[in-house]
Amino acid sequence: MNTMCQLEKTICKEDDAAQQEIWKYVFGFTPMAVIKCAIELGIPDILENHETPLTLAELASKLRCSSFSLYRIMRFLIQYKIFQEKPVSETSVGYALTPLSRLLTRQSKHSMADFILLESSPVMLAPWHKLSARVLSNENTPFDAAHGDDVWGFAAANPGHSKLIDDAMACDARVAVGAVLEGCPEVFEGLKTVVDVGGGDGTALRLIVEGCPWIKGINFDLPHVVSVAPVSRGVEHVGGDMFDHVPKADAVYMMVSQFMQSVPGIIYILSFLILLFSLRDILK
Ligand SMILES: C[S@@+](CC[C@H](N)C(=O)[O-])C[C@H]1O[C@@H](n2cnc3c(N)ncnc32)[C@H](O)[C@@H]1O
Repeated sequence: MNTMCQLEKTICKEDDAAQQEIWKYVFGFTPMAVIKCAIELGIPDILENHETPLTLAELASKLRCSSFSLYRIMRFLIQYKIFQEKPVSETSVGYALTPLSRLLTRQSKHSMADFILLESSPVMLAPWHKLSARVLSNENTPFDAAHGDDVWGFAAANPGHSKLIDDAMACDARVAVGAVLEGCPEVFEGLKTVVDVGGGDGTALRLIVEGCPWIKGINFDLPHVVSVAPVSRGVEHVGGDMFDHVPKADAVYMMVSQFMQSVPGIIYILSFLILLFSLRDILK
């Protein structure tokens, strides 16, 4: 009897915990939505550009909005440690950045703001609504099912989305290339030319060439990407399809920040793989 009671109590406790836990999934989308909102409003930049923490009234005045809804946004983001409150006088507190929101300012070298804006865009969220259909049909990737084309085809036809992708990839390139140059600069020694395959807007090569000015960079990507890539000293933009050909160079640099397409659309992998190999050595 005693054992039965204990068992019932344990089940009750587990049910209570499940009742609480389920709300995480009911409102699981909110952190991304609210962080996106803060980036769009430019709150991290406003706080960054102000020497002291800003009170709610000051922030609302800078944004020309009412304090009412802004307060709710800020309260939520403080819970998530995106912002913090600091005393500005004996009676009032102001908002300040945290290490997390420093990654959301536009000026930051390591800003991830554009990556969040890409992944929270309606275009990138739509495929997630096709996930169950993908599991059942096994035909198209969810991206195809949502948009009738693959990511790169869609981007070619939608310059606004293509820019979102390029800007997001550049975020990652700034972090990764900095680490490569610092951690293993010797891999670039003796190379005269490097081709970045799928190099996006050329950010990775620009940084490599800045760090190793003896290198001539060839930024290779699809024509719609390189046609709008910014001119960069020491970097030549070449458009084409890597499955047809890749420009010749001493070394190939390939950096994959995420696989939106190649893993049959189900799994989102936020990882990067850096391959740097010398064609000279392979062809020897
Ligand atoms: C995930 S992004 C990686 C961008 C950049 N290397 C980075 O990691 O920040 C993949 C890049 O490959 C390009 N790409 C896709 N298919 C390609 C193809 N067939 N030939 C050349 N580039 C391609 C895309 O336009 C995009 O810029």
